Amino acid sequence: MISELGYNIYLRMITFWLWWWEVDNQRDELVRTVLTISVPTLLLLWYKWTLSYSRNNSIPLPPGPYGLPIVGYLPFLSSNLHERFTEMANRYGPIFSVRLGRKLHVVVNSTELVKAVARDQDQTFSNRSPPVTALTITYGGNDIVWNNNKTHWRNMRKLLASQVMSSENLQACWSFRTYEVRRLVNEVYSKLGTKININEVAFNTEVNVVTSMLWGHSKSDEGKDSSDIGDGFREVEFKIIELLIAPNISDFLPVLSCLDLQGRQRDMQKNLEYVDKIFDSIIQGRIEANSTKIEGEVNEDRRKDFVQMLLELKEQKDTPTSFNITQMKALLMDIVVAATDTTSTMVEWVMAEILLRPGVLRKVQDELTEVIGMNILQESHLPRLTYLDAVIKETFRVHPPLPLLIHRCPDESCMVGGYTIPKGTIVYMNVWAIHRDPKNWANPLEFKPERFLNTKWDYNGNNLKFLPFGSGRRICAGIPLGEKMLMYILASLLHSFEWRLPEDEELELSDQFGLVTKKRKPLIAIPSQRLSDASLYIS
Ligand code: HEM
Repeated sequence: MISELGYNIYLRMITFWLWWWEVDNQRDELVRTVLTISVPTLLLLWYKWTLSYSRNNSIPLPPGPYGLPIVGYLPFLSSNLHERFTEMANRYGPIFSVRLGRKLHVVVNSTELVKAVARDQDQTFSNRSPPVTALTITYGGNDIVWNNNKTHWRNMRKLLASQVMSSENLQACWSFRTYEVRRLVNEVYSKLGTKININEVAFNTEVNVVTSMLWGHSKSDEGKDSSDIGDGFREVEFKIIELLIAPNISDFLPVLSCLDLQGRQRDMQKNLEYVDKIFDSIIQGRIEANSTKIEGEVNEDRRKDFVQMLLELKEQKDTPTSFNITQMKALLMDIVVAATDTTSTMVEWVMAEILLRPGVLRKVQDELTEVIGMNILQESHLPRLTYLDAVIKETFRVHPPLPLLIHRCPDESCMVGGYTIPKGTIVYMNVWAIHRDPKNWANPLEFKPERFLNTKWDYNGNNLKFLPFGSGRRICAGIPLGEKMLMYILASLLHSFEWRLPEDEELELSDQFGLVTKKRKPLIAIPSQRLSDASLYIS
């Protein structure tokens, strides 16, 4: 291990050395000049900072590895950060610190320490420290996920909870979900016997449901759904999520951020422009349509979509929730991005776990047959699918899609587990480690849905052994929709079709760390008809 590490450092130094002397273009020339000036300066600052920090703080920082000057521990981290952090917790203890560039990062790995952060000092830890790319894609952090202005954040969360996620609104939107899930069944039926990318079909369904809730679902004159935002969107969203987590020198050494040395900010800006065009056309189209309606007509709509509701709210004077069009777009961005990749990733993980285990598949299908018979699945069946629910929860336990949640950042220095956490530290809660800790779960590496059958478990983050949606005031703001759609899509795929793996594919369950941690190899499966009555597929 140590020799491998040494070899890696050696290789990196050689590559850097060669590059340093063989620079042959203007851009690299510039980087070399910048580094020549900034490295000694930063070294000096780092030395002074370390000296003054140890003088001023008698309570130590959490233990952790030493790193190199300037870059800290960055060169020694592997790409699967959740696994690396869990290994480090085994070595340094349940709380450890690691300096990455200029920034101190602290990782907490036990339920007791998560309680100290997300419960006992939830208010102190309620900030985020957004990466540069997050600020770019959210119009400067004007959204919910990355916002640190407590008043704006609270108002936006309230809006989302009361207008989109309320049980009343979710009930009113049932027809959107039914329409899209039926569309999914039709589409898969039209491809019987061929290879299907499970993530892709689940993503398209979720994005259509969410966008119909946001800006309506009426067939346009050209016969196209107004909710369709184009085939390219999935690709763009994947790029957005990849860039949000990609290591960026601008984050680790903020003094260099204006140079955007790796071009990450520029790449994110391109994605923003793509999505912004869509949002602009929807919002401007709606403003124009509203202006041609006679007064009162809009207000008589039985159920307003979110865009309409926001536009009306924006016009109201004397309301505590004031916002502009940019903030409105940031909110739409949050909802679309937060809702889709998470849900489709989980559909893929659950299907993979089930297809790997014929015993689990049989029990899921028996339950589906008992509850639904050989009829069309309705949303009202979902609460009775208790075994499928347990399978989903067990999958969330072993594959939490956000294994380190979204980092928090204290707005003042504080103490956790007997150590100092300075203001501005980036704090991760390692859910992946907690979900696999033998202190919390018997035989944690065994896939056993039964553990969720007889005890009451929910996603509200109250039981800190199980927190796939987070905990505390920054807990996921979309749990009711996420939970519902996950069940609905999975139940439909498993009730309507038998699935087998292509002969040339071997199913394995390795993951690839990201803001949303996916299956390393996409799940491809082949459907066949399960219900004898073919008319059930084309309604
Ligand atoms: C399976 C589906 C989903 C999963 C696994 C998931 C998971 C998460 C997690 C782990 C967080 C971070 C929590 C923390 O930092 O403590 C989060 C935040 C968030 N999620 Fe979700 N989510 C899902 C679906 C949704 C949906 C459907 C929406 C909205 C329509 C949504 C909106 C948000 C928002 C706005 C935040 C930021 C909350 C804040 O910072 O205050 N999510 N989600």
